[in-house]
Amino acid sequence: MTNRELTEQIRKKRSFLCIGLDTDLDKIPGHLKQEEDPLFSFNKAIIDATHEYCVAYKPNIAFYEAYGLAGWKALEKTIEYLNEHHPDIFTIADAKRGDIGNTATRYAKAFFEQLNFDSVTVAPYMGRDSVEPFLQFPGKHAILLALTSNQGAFDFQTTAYEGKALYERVLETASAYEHSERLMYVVGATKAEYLQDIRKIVPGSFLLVPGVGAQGGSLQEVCKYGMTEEVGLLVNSTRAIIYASEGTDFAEAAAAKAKELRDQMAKELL
Ligand SMILES: O=C(O)c1cc(=O)[nH]c(=O)n1[C@@H]1O[C@H](COP(=O)(O)O)[C@@H](O)[C@H]1O
Repeated sequence: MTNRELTEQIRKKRSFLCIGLDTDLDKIPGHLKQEEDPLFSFNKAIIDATHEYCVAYKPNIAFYEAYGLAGWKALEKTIEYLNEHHPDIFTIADAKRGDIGNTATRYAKAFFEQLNFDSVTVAPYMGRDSVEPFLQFPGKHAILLALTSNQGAFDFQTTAYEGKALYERVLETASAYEHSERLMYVVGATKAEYLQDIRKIVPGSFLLVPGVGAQGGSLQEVCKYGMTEEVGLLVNSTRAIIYASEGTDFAEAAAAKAKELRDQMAKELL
């Protein structure tokens, strides 16, 4: 999916919501655990109930790898279900990969060819040759960690390096990579005040902004400092939506939460 197609979806749905699918057997409703594939049953119910309110889904791969082969199968079924029933929805494999070029190419093939995701999250620490293999696939995107939502972001990312914070250096350097038009960047919603300066470095790029909901980030602040004329934002919320209820009404409760956020987003798009 191209950036333009993504922006069209955002305008059409009046939403730039990304719903995380961090599916945890300890948190899903008890009655689903009797099912043959509880992880997929949960995801399918969440997708069926929420797809009209969002433009992206982001399964975090850790939640599937944690269950071995059964988890990987559930991930495969989830991306197949999304691609078959909702081809207009942008899909993000949140895998935070990063390795030498030869290995990075295999990661890219795994997520873009084997699983057919639209994008994958990538850590920038190993530099150009670890990122560019993800940028060789037309219509696919690498979403590079720039300034993350967690407290540990202050350990390295905001530290000055040759007069600039490391996250600024990441944005500047990566903007010069081959096919950098296929790059998006992660900026945590909990650090919305940094967005004004970030927009000076990457004025037109899409930003994936996690941290609204359970981590306490403000949607309004993110929009105030980060939104562009083409919107340029995918705001993610996971636990606050998918675990809105532990009962048999979990999907309806998730839909209500997703709609609430979508309605707030629609106001920001006016
Ligand atoms: O890359 C990410 O998606 C990510 C980056 C970041 O800086 N912070 C962050 O929370 N995430 C992911 O976004 C999701 C946030 O989930 P909630 O806190 O439940 O909304 C998790 O899957 C995190 O791994």
